[in-house]
Amino acid sequence: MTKACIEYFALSCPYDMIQFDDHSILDHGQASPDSEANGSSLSEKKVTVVFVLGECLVPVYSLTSVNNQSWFMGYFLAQLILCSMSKILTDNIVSKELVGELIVKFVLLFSLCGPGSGKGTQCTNIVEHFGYTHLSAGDLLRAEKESGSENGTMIQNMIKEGKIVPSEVTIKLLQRAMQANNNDKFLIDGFPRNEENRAAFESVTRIEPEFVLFFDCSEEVMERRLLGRNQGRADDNIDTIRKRFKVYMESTLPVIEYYNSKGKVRKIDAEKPVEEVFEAVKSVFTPLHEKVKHRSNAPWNISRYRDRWFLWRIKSRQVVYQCCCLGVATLPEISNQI
Ligand SMILES: Nc1ncnc2c1ncn2[C@@H]1O[C@H](COP(=O)(O)OP(=O)(O)OP(=O)(O)O)[C@@H](O)[C@H]1O
Ligand SMILES: Nc1ccn([C@H]2C[C@H](O)[C@@H](COP(=O)(O)O)O2)c(=O)n1
Repeated sequence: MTKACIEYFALSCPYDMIQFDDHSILDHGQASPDSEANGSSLSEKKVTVVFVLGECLVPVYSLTSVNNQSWFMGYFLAQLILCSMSKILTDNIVSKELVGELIVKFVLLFSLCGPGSGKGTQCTNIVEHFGYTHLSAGDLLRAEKESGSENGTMIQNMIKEGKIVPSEVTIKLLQRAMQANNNDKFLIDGFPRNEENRAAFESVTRIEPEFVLFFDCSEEVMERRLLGRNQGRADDNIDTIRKRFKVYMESTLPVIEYYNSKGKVRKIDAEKPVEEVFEAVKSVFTPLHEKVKHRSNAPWNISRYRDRWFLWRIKSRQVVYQCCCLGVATLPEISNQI
């Protein structure tokens, strides 16, 4: 007798890992044939490990004659594959296919404020207090320039002119840094600096920030702080500072307005002393921190894929990782397996 069971195990992976060929992109219906129609019995279940590619499934591993513990077997297999692939995966940048999971997995915040408003200073405090990984787009670009990369000269010139480096360069650096880090909470500072940055990041990663910090500070105060910073930065001179302010007003403010229209901006008076600014920052972060703690306690996530239920679990903190089950199971059956 055949009874409905879970046949398919899905494993998400970065888009770049997928090798497309004629038969690699399967329609879900093809990928998950009805077991009764196949005449297969429980003892001959076929377990297929697939990549989830948006709406498509790409089989990467398939095994027949799994015993009636097929669910657990497939689960186990997927784990093994994950382990063996983890090296390759971690060498790859975060990319499109982190997508759905990332929206749930990562807490992403942007800090979008004027040059010298104190965002770097506050980000350091946020890291210490709330355990975020701070990624400064400006720092990443400066490090890239120092590394002797082929983009070094272009980055140097753009920074010197107070201009914004093309998104593909900055996003790649951000992706690499996120990928290399085990944390699932990122605070990205100085990004997106313009509409191009924002649109490109969202289209590549499909991640939206939980909220956007905006440190409100007058140009006069920002200018004074930048001129007094004394860190030997090539752009801390009055000419470049003025250019940066101009770019900020013309290109970054519209991005802040965009997020504001989505209710995501958290505005903080940044003209106060560092400690007072941080008190205001804390009051913004604390509720989110509580929410995230609660979220990460949930062992399983059950979702609906087309007309089927599947469940998945965040397993590793590096890429995407958890297998989920797709197939002929109904929700109560899946629930019984948990
Ligand atoms: N609330 C504050 N009050 C007084 N000085 C501050 C305050 N916050 C930061 N500073 C000082 O102002 C200078 C600029 O701060 P910081 O580097 O954090 O700015 P930033 O917004 O990250 O600048 P950039 O965009 O150029 O990287 C630093 O010397 C810092 O010590
Ligand atoms: N998304 C970004 C962020 C930074 N840059 C360049 C241009 C900035 O003037 C410079 C310094 O950045 P900061 O340290 O002030 O955040 O880096 C960019 O082109 N794109």
